[in-house]
Amino acid sequence: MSSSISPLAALASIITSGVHTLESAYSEHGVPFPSLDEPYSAGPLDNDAAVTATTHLIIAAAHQLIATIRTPIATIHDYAPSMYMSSSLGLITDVNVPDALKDEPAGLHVDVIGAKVNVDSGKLARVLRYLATRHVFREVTPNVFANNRISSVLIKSRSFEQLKADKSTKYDGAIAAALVGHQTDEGQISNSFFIEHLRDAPKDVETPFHLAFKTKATLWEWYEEPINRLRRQRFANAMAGDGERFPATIFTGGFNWNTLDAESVIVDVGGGVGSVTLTLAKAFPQYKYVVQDLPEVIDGQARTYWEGQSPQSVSDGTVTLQTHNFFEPQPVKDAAVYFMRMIMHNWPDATSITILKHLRAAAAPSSKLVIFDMLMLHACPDPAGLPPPPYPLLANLGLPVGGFITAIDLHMLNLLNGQERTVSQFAALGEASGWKLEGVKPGALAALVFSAV
Ligand SMILES: C[S@@+](CC[C@H](N)C(=O)[O-])C[C@H]1O[C@@H](n2cnc3c(N)ncnc32)[C@H](O)[C@@H]1O
Repeated sequence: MSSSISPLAALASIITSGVHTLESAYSEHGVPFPSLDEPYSAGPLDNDAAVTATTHLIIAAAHQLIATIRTPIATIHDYAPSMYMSSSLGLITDVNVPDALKDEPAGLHVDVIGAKVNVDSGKLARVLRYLATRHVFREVTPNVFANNRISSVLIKSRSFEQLKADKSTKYDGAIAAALVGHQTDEGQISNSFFIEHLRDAPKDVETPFHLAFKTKATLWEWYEEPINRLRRQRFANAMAGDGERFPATIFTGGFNWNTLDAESVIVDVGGGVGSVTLTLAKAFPQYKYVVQDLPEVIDGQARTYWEGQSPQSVSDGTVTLQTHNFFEPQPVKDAAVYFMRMIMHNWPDATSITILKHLRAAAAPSSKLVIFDMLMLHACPDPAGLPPPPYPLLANLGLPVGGFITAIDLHMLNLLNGQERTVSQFAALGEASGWKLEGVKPGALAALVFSAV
């Protein structure tokens, strides 16, 4: 697409008009736009679809503007050492720095922080300054650091003293911290074998993770090993957090649940702790739900999760927690709906087809399959992609949309030999396993609805 307006002016204009739209939306709600300097607190427009769309345009334009005006070598100098962002976030999360600063709005001197978290204060100052320079934490006065809007989301749910006393429950209810822990521990360790794996690894070594941890087990089998219990718990907490990060409407509106008969059975296959089921069971309490996962997940975090969130759903039989390996025949026959959130992207095509065939074999002719997953989007114009964005933005909206999808795609490659897929790739998985793609509801996670054929 071409335009008489220069790319720089077009990008600046997207930013200016977007900022105007945001300020108007906040002023209509009588609240100021949240300050980067203040800890995060939930606001009325956090999940507002129009605000999110405007925010995406501004971020895409701002990022493209930086890429346009910055010298190429400066951009390379920024991107190439980005592993220090992972390391820095990993360290401060692991040693509980945001928690140490939780009740310190004026900040603490790094000597005090270092003593509290048991890290050399001279080195910690450099890590915190790296982060503060990238808007995570605030350097209030030289060497005095405070939480800001971004660092504060890494505060865990236990007090600093409890976190130090008992590491086994460190990540319970700590959504963002658990995600950082997963990505910067098993993710980053595997990533150090990423180049070697893609370039040199024998074909029977499935992923960089397998090279890094010298294992033949899948990530899930590895998590089941007793030595990885804390990592498995952390991962489950991160996924439970995803249930809260993605708006409930993705799940409640992704399929026309109201068309089902009362008491229909809905199966959450590979459901983790069952956070999507919790959302659905709150919205549609007339149905029966089964959350299935591997034994350690069901008998561990899933039971604890439901005891905390909605014990009566389990005691009155609305929700059943069931151990099931989805590579074995599906025990719940003729369910109204089998659904999976962020399962298909964990597996390569052949394995995904096996999972889907087990569901098809258990399904009734009327059963539906609903897959909630991200859709891969090309960076170039694509009739199957997003509606064309304003000139001169990338067709997948760059950083805020395509950036997230492509990062998770590489994370899948790194740990699982999985991948994010386009709509036609999902349709092909369905065709190979007896499911016909009937409809796609796009969104932060798409809902792909299949019927049995
Ligand atoms: C990315 S998580 C998604 C969890 C859940 N669907 C959600 O969105 O919160 C993948 C889940 O698949 C489960 N899983 C892996 N292999 C499995 C298997 N063979 N059978 C059943 N569940 C499995 C894992 O334990 C994990 O909970």
